[in-house]
Amino acid sequence: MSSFSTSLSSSSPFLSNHSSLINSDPSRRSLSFPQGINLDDLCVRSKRKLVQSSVAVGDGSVITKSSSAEIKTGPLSIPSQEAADKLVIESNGGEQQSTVSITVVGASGDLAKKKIFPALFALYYEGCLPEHFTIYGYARSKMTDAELRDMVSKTLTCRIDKRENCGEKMEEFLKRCFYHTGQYDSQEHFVTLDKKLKEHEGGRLSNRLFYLSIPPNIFVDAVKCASSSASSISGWTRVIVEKPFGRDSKTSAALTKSLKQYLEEDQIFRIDHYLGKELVENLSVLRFSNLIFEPLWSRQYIQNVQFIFSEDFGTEGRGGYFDHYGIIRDIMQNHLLQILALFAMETPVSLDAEDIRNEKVKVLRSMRPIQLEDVVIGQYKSTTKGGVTYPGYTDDKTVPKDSLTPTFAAAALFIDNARWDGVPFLMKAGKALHTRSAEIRVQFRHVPGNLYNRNSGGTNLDRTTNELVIRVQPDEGIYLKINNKVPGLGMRLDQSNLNLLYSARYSKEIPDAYERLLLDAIEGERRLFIRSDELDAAWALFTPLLKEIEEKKTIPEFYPYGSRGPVGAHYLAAKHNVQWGDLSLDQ
Ligand SMILES: NC(=O)C1=CN([C@@H]2O[C@H](COP(=O)(O)OP(=O)(O)OC[C@H]3O[C@@H](n4cnc5c(N)ncnc54)[C@H](OP(=O)(O)O)[C@@H]3O)[C@@H](O)[C@H]2O)C=CC1
Ligand SMILES: O=C1O[C@H](COP(=O)(O)O)[C@@H](O)[C@H](O)[C@H]1O
Repeated sequence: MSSFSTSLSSSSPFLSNHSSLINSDPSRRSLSFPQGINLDDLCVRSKRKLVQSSVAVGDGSVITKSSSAEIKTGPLSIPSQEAADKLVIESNGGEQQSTVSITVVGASGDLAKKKIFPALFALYYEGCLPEHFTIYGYARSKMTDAELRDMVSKTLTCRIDKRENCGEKMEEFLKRCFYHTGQYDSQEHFVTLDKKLKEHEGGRLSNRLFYLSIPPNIFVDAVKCASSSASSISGWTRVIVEKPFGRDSKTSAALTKSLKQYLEEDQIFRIDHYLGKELVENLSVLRFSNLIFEPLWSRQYIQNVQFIFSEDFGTEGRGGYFDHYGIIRDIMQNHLLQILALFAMETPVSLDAEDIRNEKVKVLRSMRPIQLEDVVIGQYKSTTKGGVTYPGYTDDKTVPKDSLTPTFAAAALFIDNARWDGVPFLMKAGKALHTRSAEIRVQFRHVPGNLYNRNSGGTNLDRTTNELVIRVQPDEGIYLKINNKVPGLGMRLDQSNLNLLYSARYSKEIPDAYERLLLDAIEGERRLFIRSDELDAAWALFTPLLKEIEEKKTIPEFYPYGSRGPVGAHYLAAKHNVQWGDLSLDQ
């Protein structure tokens, strides 16, 4: 049985924050949006909610969510009438104020410093955190509040477009950060944390978010203690769980089972930070809100799809973790597969989390078992370039000298459904390659009976087919390769790009994925988190392959640090009549 209180009482900290702010400030009340809000002061997310809410109520009153109402928070969604009916008009002081306490478990670690605290600060800067919030760092390391603040302050940055008052904002933010030293399996230490959280919550309705930024072997201990000794008794309690969610079907199922002893499924937010990346979030917008794409999105027009991840650095510092997992578990089974599912799903009934996740899981369950012959694995070796020696994977002291763990993998996958029958979905992921990037490439079929093939002036139009590239990072952008006439009196064609480069089009800096995901977790939006059946389906696909690779002790193809990876990846693509788009001369 779950000892966490369920998230039924999910009154939005967000709306109650801003609505209480609006109500308590007469000068704001007298302005008008619809009666009284200066939209520019508010987090973009709460603007949307306020707009939606006021549409729902229709009389311009400032409203907040009742304890049982669910506001649909998809980017294009408007609350259903049912949800709207559950919205309550807030009168002055009519509703108890709420607060959010965020506990970063494992606060002394790499991820907390690098991503979580900076994302929380960015949300604070943008006005996206509720008026009443507290952040607690929790870990075994001995630290005072001042030491935590000092540590955190070193990793906070201001966006280029948001320098105004940044120093002041940082000071304010740091004052809301505290630290509690404790063991992850100590009820007593979580009881003390609970007392401290209560002091900060000051009798308000308390909502609690725990971010498990710790190694997976201690997830369950921490959840057990937080559940029994530090869950909220008046509001919601949610737990963000970082990957890895197990190493295979069996261990993942065991982890889910253990977590569910203490949590309901809707309290578990399994994070896949690739789903929080701007261009991944945009994938559905691109496809479902542009008439020109959706009709082409099938085997009829698409020859193959490629999901490519590469890093230009090795496993430096994380070899101990990595050797137990390898690149297939680290990147393919989660990040790339999640993107594939989003890419290939049928049109969901709505943008609701459950509708989207239902469609994704159907894709995953329609996938053909992966054949070992359709997979290439590699491992980087040391190389010297320009007088600099780059280490090989097994040069890391935390990695066994005879490790066969792949640091590179390429695979051909297939979705056995009517839309995608026969279309190769190629994945490629590697560390210590020549570049850092993540992209989705859609290669379209040839133009049948192409008129211009006969006089294209040297361009082989059977090879230069249209290609849509969604560059997730770096230099976020979307471009479409088209065949075009070279200006002039003759008839010569070349391939050019219709190019949407985000930095040229949008002046706003792109938020980090962790910002979006943290905000979603606070708002109770589950669309970008992994449901347990999605996770089961993802493991069901990869577990037999991983088992076979490991049982057969498959030797990876060695590739030099900083290279383009194993040659085997080209043969794999060629076997399916495909060329990797990222390696063509004209990318
Ligand atoms: N770092 C990254 O870039 C990414 C990390 N992740 C995942 O996020 C989680 C956290 O990652 P990261 O911050 O790198 O992890 P760390 O290894 O830095 O661990 C976080 C904290 O957990 C505590 N800890 C570490 N090892 C143990 C142990 N064996 N027993 C008990 N406590 C331990 C330490 O705190 P203390 O000793 O003070 O208690 C440490 O500071 C992991 O699940 C990781 O897989 C996911 C994606 C990327
Ligand atoms: O989950 C992980 O992701 C990072 C890459 O994330 P990015 O946002 O920097 O692209 C990867 O380095 C790490 O090995 C993996 O665990």
